Amino acid sequence: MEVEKGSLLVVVIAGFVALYGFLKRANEWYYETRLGEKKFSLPPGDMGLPLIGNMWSFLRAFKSSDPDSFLNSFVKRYGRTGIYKAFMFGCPTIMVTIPETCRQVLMDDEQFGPGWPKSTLELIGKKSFIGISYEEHKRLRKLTAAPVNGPEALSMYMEYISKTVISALEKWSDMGEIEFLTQLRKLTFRIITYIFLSSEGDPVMEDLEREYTALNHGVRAMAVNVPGFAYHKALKARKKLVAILQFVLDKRRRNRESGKSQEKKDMMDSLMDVEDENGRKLNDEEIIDVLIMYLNAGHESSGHITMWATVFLQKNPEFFQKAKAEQEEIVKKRPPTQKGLTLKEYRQMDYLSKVVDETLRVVNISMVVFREALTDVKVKGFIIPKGWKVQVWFRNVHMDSEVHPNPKEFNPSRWDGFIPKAGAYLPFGAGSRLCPGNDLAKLEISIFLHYFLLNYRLERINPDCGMKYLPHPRPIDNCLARVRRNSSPSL
Ligand code: HEM
Repeated sequence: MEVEKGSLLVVVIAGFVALYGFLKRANEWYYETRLGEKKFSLPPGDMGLPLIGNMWSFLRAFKSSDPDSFLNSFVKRYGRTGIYKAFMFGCPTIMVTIPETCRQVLMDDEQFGPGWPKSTLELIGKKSFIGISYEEHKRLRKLTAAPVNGPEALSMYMEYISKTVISALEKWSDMGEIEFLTQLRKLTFRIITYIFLSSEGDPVMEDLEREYTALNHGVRAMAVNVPGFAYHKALKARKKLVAILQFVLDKRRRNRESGKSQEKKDMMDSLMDVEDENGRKLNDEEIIDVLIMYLNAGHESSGHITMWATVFLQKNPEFFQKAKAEQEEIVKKRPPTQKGLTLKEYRQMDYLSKVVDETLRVVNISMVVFREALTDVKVKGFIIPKGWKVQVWFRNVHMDSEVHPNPKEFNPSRWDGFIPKAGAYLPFGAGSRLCPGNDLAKLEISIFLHYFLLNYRLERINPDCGMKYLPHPRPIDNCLARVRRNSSPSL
């Protein structure tokens, strides 16, 4: 009897092992056999279990204290090929992870188009830049990028940004304990809505900002539309955002019809006016999706990076003093008649610029971007099959010790005389989808740090608190802190 029980157990265990082995190979059999001979040229990798693919290990790593363990496990198993096959967000996927392979994908618009997961596309909008055709993207990008970039646009916004930063810092220093990150996100949101929806009042801005927090939590989540899941909450937030922007759009149309003119033209007006070569204007859905995308992209990342740069400086007194001395020097050289910062002074912030570059590298706020192969493409001798998704892992490039020695260390001086080779530094991406807000973002972050360094310091309540890496790296407590005004401010 005992022997029979023992053999049954062995059979059950063997059955489970065989079933697991079968399931482990199922994705590969299903997706690779359709490729015929080409399957032998796929890069190395593993496609996980059916349906969930590698999502379980991805989420496990990004919910632990070591998010890089996800890609490191590929490097350990298959070597540093810089290109691996996987199965992510419900699709067969190729991940590119080193400068050479990332750059090739980013620079080739003929063979790679956008390939964002369903959750991102539904939430940011099918008519936003990640859902429209190549030509439409080119046209709308030209129209919308100019007003946010270039010296003329930047110097126009400097005064508003400075004024907003000065009053926010004053207010926070009177507020006691604050969630520093939450307040910074509100600040950067105020700045981006000023640029895009200048004439709308505070209540509209506050309504919009509240919904964006929920939207963002769903953007990198699995598209599970069931109550309780991040994606479900985010879809609801998107509906509210659309309703608010539709309300603003309708109001503007009514005002135009009744001859009331806007005080100042902003991005919403430009999008309402633009026509293509056949005289077609954008419809409401198109205008709203472009705005939802810009308002989202334009505040989340800048808010987070500003927080991290402040935290890193405060944690490293030597860097703090060096950055502060540079700002004091700039103020000292200023003619007495000049009020406030100028673009020329901003360009003299050599050390601060390194602080921002280093923060962008270490934090990896935009850790990965998504593409799709439009044809079969050869990358580093391997094939990326037509229709497969491609993930470009910036985070891995920035955290690779062969590219940036001692990558986890925050050290602005690593940028002294260092010009990264092509593809080795990609905080804003590259190619035709390079972030159009890169200069604006660096400017806002630097203006904040200028006033902060001169007059304030940050005291975190839980300096050792844990981290969350999704959707973006942040302290669990949203950086609970006090902003203290110095007793002898430099300005
Ligand atoms: C620290 C701040 C920021 C970081 C790290 C960042 C990062 C990025 C990255 C990596 C991309 C490339 C996406 C891709 O290749 O698919 C991107 C695209 C984009 N960013 Fe930013 N961004 C920042 C700030 C901003 C700001 C302030 C704006 C608004 C003015 C903005 C608007 C956009 C838009 C509209 C795109 C899509 C571009 C396209 O597809 O053509 N970003 N950003």
